[in-house]
Amino acid sequence: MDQIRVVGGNPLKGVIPISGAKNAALPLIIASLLTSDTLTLENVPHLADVELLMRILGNHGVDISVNGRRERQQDGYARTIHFNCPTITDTTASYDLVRKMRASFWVIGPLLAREGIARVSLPGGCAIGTRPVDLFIDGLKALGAEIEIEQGYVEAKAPKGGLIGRHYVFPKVSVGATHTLMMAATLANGTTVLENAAREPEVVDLANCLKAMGAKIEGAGTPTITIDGVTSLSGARHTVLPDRIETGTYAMAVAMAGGEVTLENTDAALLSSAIEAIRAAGAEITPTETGIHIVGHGDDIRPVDITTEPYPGFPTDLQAQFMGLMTRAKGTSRIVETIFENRFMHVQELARLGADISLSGQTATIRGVKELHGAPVMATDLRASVSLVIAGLAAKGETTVSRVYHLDRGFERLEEKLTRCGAVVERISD
Ligand SMILES: CC(=O)N[C@H]1[C@@H](OP(=O)(O)OP(=O)(O)OC[C@H]2O[C@@H](n3ccc(=O)[nH]c3=O)[C@H](O)[C@@H]2O)O[C@H](CO)[C@@H](O)[C@@H]1O
Ligand SMILES: C=C(OP(=O)(O)O)C(=O)O
Repeated sequence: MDQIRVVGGNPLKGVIPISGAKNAALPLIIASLLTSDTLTLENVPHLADVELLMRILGNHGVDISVNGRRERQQDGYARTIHFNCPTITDTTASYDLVRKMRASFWVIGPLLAREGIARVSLPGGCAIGTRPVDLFIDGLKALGAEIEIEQGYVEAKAPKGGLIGRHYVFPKVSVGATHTLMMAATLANGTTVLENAAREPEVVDLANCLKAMGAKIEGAGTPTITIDGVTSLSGARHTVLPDRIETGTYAMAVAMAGGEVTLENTDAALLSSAIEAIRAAGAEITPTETGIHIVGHGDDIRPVDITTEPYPGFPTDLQAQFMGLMTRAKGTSRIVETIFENRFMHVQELARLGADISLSGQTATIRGVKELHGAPVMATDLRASVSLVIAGLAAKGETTVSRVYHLDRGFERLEEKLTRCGAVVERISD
C-alpha cells in the first residue's frame, strides 16, 4: 500500500491549481442517468471516487468517454468527460460497489425517476459516523414511491405513471438527500417543494446543470427549492465548480507551514466561513480575479474556536485540517463537530506528532504546542488523512502517512501540487 512521506519545515511558495470539486462532480455524473442524450462535464477531477462512480454508472448502461486522454488546461489536468445513457440496462446498484462510496447511493433518485424502479444497496463511505438514509427514504416516499428494505438493499418502486410532485420538509439538513430528491423531482408529475434543503454550492451546481438539461428548478442555494417536473431531460455541457474543500485545505497548509501561495481556478466566495476562521488565525487572505492569495506566518498562529455546520457554516470537511492548524496556535481553541458523531479519528494521529488535544463528546479542546515532530501516522478517513499531511509540513523531521487510499478519494495530485511550492512530499509505492 502506498505511503506519503513528508519532511516538514519548508514554507510554501508558488501557485496551486484547484481541481473540480469531488462533491459536485459525483452528483453531476449521477445526473447523466436522467437523460438519453449526452451530458458533457468539464473540469472533472481525477480521483478514486470519480473512477469508482464511473464504473458503477457503466453497470447501469452509461457509456463514458474521456476526451482523447486528459487535456492540459491551466497548469493542471481538468478532464472533459461525456456520459451517454440511451437506456438504463440495470436498475440494481450492488453492495460490492455501493459499500465503497456513500455517494453512489444517490443513483436511487434518477433510477426511480426514469425507470420507476430501483434496487440500491445501503451505502458505505468514510467511517465517520453511522450515516443513515432515512431522509432519502422518507423523501422518496413523499414523492409516492413504495420502499422496502430487503437484505441490505433499498427496493423502491414509483407509482404507475411515475413519481408525484409533493411538498417535503427535511427534518434535518442533508446534502445527499437534497441532491437525490432534486434529481428525482425533475421528472415527477407536478411540482415538488423541498423545504429545509441543503444550501451547499454543490447543490446549486447540480441545479444549474439540471436546468441546462431542461429541468425547471428555482431556489437552489436557499432553504426552499421548487421543482416543476418535466417529461424528459436533454443533454447539456456543464463545468464542475471548483473544490472549496481542496481550496480551504491548501489555505490552511500555508497558514500552518508559512509562505505565500496563490490558489488558482477557485473562488473565495465558496468558503467564506472557513476564510474568516483562517484569517482569525492570523493568515492574510486576498481574493484575486481567478482565485485566492494567501500569506501564512507559521509560527504566529492565533487560537480560534469553530463549530461545524451545514453551509454557509464552517464545513465538516475542513474540520480535521483546521484542527491540524490549531495544534500550533499560541493558546487553546475548541472545535465542535455537529455533523458526524465519529469524525475525530485524526485526534490520536495528530497526538503522535506531539499535538495536545482532549475530547469530550463532540468537542475537541486543542492546546497549541510550540513544535510538532514528525512520526509515522495512519490515515483513518479522507479529510483526516490530509490533516496529517499538512501537520507534517509544519512538523520537525519526517512524517509518513499510511493508508493513503483515503487521500486518493478526494485530493488530485496532492504531492505534485505541494512539491511545486517547495514542500518535500513524496509518494512511496511498494
Ligand atoms: C450538512 C453537511 O455538512 N453535509 C456533509 C455531509 O454530506 P452527506 O450528504 O454525506 O451527509 P448529509 O448532509 O446527508 O448528512 C448530514 C447529517 O444528516 C444525517 N442524516 C443524513 C441522511 C439521512 O438520511 N439521515 C440522517 O440522519 C447525517 O448522519 C449527518 O449527521 O458529508 C459530506 C462528506 O463529508 C460533506 O461534504 C457535506 O458537507
Ligand atoms: C467523507 C467524505 O465523503 P463521503 O461522504 O463519500 O464519505 C468527504 O467528502 O469528506
